Amino acid sequence: MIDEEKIKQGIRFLLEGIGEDADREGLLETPDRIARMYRELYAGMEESAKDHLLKTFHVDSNEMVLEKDITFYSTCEHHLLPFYGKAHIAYIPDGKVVGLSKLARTVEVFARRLQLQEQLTGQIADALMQYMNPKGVLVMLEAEHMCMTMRGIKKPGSQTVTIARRGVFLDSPVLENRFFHMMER
Ligand SMILES: Nc1nc2c(ncn2[C@@H]2O[C@H](COP(=O)(O)OP(=O)(O)OP(=O)(O)O)[C@@H](O)[C@H]2O)c(=O)[nH]1
Ligand SMILES: [Zn+2]
Repeated sequence: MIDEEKIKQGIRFLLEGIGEDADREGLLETPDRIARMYRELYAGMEESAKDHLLKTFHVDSNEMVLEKDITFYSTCEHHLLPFYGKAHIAYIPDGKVVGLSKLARTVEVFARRLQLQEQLTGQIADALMQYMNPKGVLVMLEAEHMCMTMRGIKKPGSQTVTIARRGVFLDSPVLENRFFHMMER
């Protein structure tokens, strides 16, 4: 559970740690602001993908569904810096689909936590498999990590691409190719 009081105390320490005067006028409200901001950035800590994926609609056709270019913002668990980009989700239904917005909501549930990109990709795929029961899921994330751009190795523009395949996508190059073909359209 998000504890705003703890966050406020922590931010005060952090400000002192970098040599700031936490009581100067410009910083007085900063711990409070950050506590409120963290409630938003880490809202996924208090949510479950299940809440979004249990309501389904019956379909007769089990053709691939692709929702692409879902913008997401997450935070790298190593440096607490943002990584952000696009998520692309494809799945092969098994007689039922979810509302399109629920795919983006599932991304949000897991992105709004401290993450590794590979883990985030896998968690989205696993949740879709578990709660929607499709024949297969493919999740691809493309993101820029600020810990790679504004510090350390400093390589702005570098993109990290991760993929998680589940179900029929694991052993069907044909389906995987169709995904990449649909991505280009
Ligand atoms: N696999 C993976 N690595 C990540 C992710 N986000 C950040 N990293 C990497 O985590 C690593 C942490 O490496 P460390 O050597 O422990 O920390 P560091 O000294 O800050 O590393 P540098 O970034 O190389 O300066 C770095 O190589 C980051 O690029 C991610 O989502 N996935
Ligand atoms: Zn990092």
